[in-house]
Amino acid sequence: MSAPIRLGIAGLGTVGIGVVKIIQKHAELLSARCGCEIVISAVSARDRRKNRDADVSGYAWVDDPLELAARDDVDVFVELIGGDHGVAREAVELALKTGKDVVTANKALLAMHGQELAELAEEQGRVIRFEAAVAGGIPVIKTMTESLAGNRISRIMGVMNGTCNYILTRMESAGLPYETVFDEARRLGYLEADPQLDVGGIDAAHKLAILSSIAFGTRVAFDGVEIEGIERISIDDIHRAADMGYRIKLLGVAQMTARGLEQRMSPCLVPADSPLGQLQGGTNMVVIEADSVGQLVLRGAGAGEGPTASAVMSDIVELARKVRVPVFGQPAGSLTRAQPARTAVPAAYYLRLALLDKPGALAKVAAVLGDAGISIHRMRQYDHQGGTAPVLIVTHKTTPEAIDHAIAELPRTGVIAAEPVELRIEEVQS
Ligand SMILES: NC(=O)C1=CN([C@@H]2O[C@H](COP(=O)(O)OP(=O)(O)OC[C@H]3O[C@@H](n4cnc5c(N)ncnc54)[C@H](OP(=O)(O)O)[C@@H]3O)[C@@H](O)[C@H]2O)C=CC1
Ligand SMILES: N[C@@H](CCO)C(=O)O
Repeated sequence: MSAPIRLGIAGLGTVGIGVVKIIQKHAELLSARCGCEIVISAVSARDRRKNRDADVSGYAWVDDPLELAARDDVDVFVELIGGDHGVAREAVELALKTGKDVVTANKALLAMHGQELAELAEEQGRVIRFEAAVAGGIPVIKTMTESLAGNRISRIMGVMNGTCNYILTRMESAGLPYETVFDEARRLGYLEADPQLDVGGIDAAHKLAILSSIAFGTRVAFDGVEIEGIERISIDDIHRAADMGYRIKLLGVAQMTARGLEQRMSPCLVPADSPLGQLQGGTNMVVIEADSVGQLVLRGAGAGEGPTASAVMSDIVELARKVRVPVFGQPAGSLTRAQPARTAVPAAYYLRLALLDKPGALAKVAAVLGDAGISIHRMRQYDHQGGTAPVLIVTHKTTPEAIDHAIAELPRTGVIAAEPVELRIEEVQS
């Protein structure tokens, strides 16, 4: 057996306590697999007196995560506090500067400061591992950095926020409005401390930006992600999408094109019978398309104590085995700056309009679409609701630019009673 690998764990919440439990439960198994013991030297959290779901009394307690990061009896600093600034960032930087490797589940930190941190880690001869940061228990980071190292990746897409998927599937299965299910998700403890990170698509966009960097050898470019959340999705949209054989998912897509790096995270319609359409509750799915392997589909729990701690442990075991992978799969200095590009790939679109009940209203809408070069594939008018006529249109494939132009022109018709909802219909072969 080699010398033990000594951990300092900062953050004893859902994920931190999950990690402590695995280390306590599987001590022998882990030693056998790593060829060394994994020991916890010290832990840190805000409130020492808090009742925790695991016994941490056998570890040194440190109030200040910075003190923990600098300790001599720590080889690996495990950051499970969260947040892209403040103590989490400072402690990670200090840990690297004082010669520790870092394991973290903090997608916000990596999406916002991944490049600087990767450069700092390399300067110090250290590594940062973050399997848990994207899609919880799904081993997508190792799949991309290690298993697919011999491939050129062309596209990544997926459902990467369990809370949004829970809200959307629950709205459909229970027939409940967005606001009711949002409150339910809050009561169940699913939402991030700032719920906007989840429902605004930001958390999922952080994850997509991290995956793009690994896939395309580019610096993490969170600013380049086109982001739209799920707040404006109504139960009507969900029912009407279902009528036409679709489900609505908060879908992330990233691909490198001749114009630059397209990254978008937005609610899309996907075929209800596709694996993405079938995804229920908090489950995540990541689809990777690459030249040699073809298409890979990874599916599993995207959050929660066990799955997330499982991913954190995989990083700790990797370091204990002395496997050292560059932070984003290649040296930080070789990552290029991607030119951000707006999505231009044509797609069919779903449009939900509330029209004033006037003669010629539909004709005016059809004329705007026609003038924008958009052809209508399917159209349905539903029963009048308080003097307006709900109309649903599915277009033939068209460009995002044409749709934006048409949406901007529609108010000029004088027949639009409410802001139109437009959703892309994503072709998914998986
Ligand atoms: N929960 C999940 O399913 C997933 C979480 N993640 C990521 O994992 C990380 C941790 O998440 P999670 O466990 O859910 O978060 P929690 O809110 O459950 O836990 C956060 C922990 O950090 C401690 N903490 C907060 N501020 C400080 C501070 N200033 N000094 C010391 N300790 C502090 C808290 O202390 P105290 O307990 O005393 O309040 C708590 O123990 C985040 O980056 C999150 O995004 C990633 C994937 C899934
Ligand atoms: N808030 C995140 C947690 C896991 O990253 C989600 O719902 O997916």
